[in-house]
Amino acid sequence: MGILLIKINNLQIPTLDDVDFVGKKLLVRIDINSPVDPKTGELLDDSRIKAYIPTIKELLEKGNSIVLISHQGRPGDSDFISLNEHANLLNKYLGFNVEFVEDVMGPYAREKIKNMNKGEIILLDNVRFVSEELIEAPPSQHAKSYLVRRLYPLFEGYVNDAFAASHRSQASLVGFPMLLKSSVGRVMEREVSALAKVFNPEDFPKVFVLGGGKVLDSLRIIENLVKRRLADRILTGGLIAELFALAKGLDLGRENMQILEKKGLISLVPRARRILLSGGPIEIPVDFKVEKEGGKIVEEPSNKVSGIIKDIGSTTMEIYSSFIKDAKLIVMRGPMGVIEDERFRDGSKKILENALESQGYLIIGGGHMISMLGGTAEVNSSKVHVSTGGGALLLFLAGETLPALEALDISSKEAIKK
Ligand SMILES: Nc1ncnc2c1ncn2[C@@H]1O[C@H](COP(=O)(O)OP(=O)(O)OP(=O)(O)O)[C@@H](O)[C@H]1O
Ligand SMILES: O=C(O)[C@H](O)COP(=O)(O)O
Repeated sequence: MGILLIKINNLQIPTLDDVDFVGKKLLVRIDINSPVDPKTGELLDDSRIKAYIPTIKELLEKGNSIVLISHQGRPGDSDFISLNEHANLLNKYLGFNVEFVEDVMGPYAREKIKNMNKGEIILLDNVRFVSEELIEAPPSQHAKSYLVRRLYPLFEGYVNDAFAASHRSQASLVGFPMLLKSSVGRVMEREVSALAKVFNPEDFPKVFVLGGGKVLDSLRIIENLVKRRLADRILTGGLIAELFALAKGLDLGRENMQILEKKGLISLVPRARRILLSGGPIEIPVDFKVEKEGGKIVEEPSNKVSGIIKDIGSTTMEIYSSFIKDAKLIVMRGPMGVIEDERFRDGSKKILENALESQGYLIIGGGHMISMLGGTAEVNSSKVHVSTGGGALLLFLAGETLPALEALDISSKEAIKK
């Protein structure tokens, strides 16, 4: 045991082949955070849920009983929901009963966990219902949190398979490995080894297509890419494009300014400007598809925007597609527009189609863009890596050490004490 270790940035992390997780009660951190339709509350994509079936089956076949723990959304957002629907989908794909426990660390959840029999599986509710989970803190601090102290004594081991959340230093990701024997699961192992194989910093040109709504994360990612000169071009869409348009001095009109203000994004303009001044190869849309008062949809040039920005315009689609066509490596995360609305899917659809047709290798991440693939069955896996990660994927590619992986490294070195 302890022979096969995956090395990431000089971290040594045990896989399931290195630990004796047989007939044990295990806590398994997965990331089944999925895009949610803001109108109906339904899940728009279940690829993250499907991705965990092999890890779960393997652990159950080894006679373990397992408790799954995951987050979904962030407080205040429309996708901050319970994991009830996720449990139904896990049931469907596993073909047997996953018990959904509508609690995270209270007496009900702990009693359920204590009384589990071998081969049983439980999904706890959204771990972000516990406010401590949202604190970004070092592993040693999270090891002392209520969440970790209440749950860890019930388990004999911890598996972290949440690659997509590994850029967060949150309790369920970094606290448990300090107290329990730990390993990565198969999803994390597959991601890390596949990305190491396909991401060659020497490939040229490398085009990153970054959109979506997590602007602060995207900014951090772009800062890293620019600092390490990893990107030849960064094509922006979504809210991150609006931020860079402002940083370039464009007037996006009163309504978009109000939206950005409400999301607290205006204060990020100086950071975006610094990236531009340092020579960051950032491209912004030359036109946008906007929704005008009364619901009329038109395309407007970026320097004459008056409606609410909802997608990139058709000239931008053409320009971005030509960059993508010539790329050797394309990394794509976050949609170009508000794809939940059928009328604003064209930008993301066109960019994705072009990336799939290009000769370059495509790495695609983030729940929303993946939902546009419509099932990965037809994707040519020798040319495309579909990642379960979004922000984590990009930070990993940009060479950042991810806290959850670091915690597993510390855990393996301290294993002797456990
Ligand atoms: N111009 C825009 N204005 C407002 N919202 C936008 C705009 N463009 C995209 N979005 C929103 O961005 C959201 C997706 O962004 P997000 O950053 O969550 O992407 P993601 O790749 O799914 O991320 P992850 O999987 O890492 O959570 C969608 O809900 C979409 O409506
Ligand atoms: O979708 C993601 O990128 C992960 O699930 C992490 O979610 P977060 O950005 O809300 O921490």
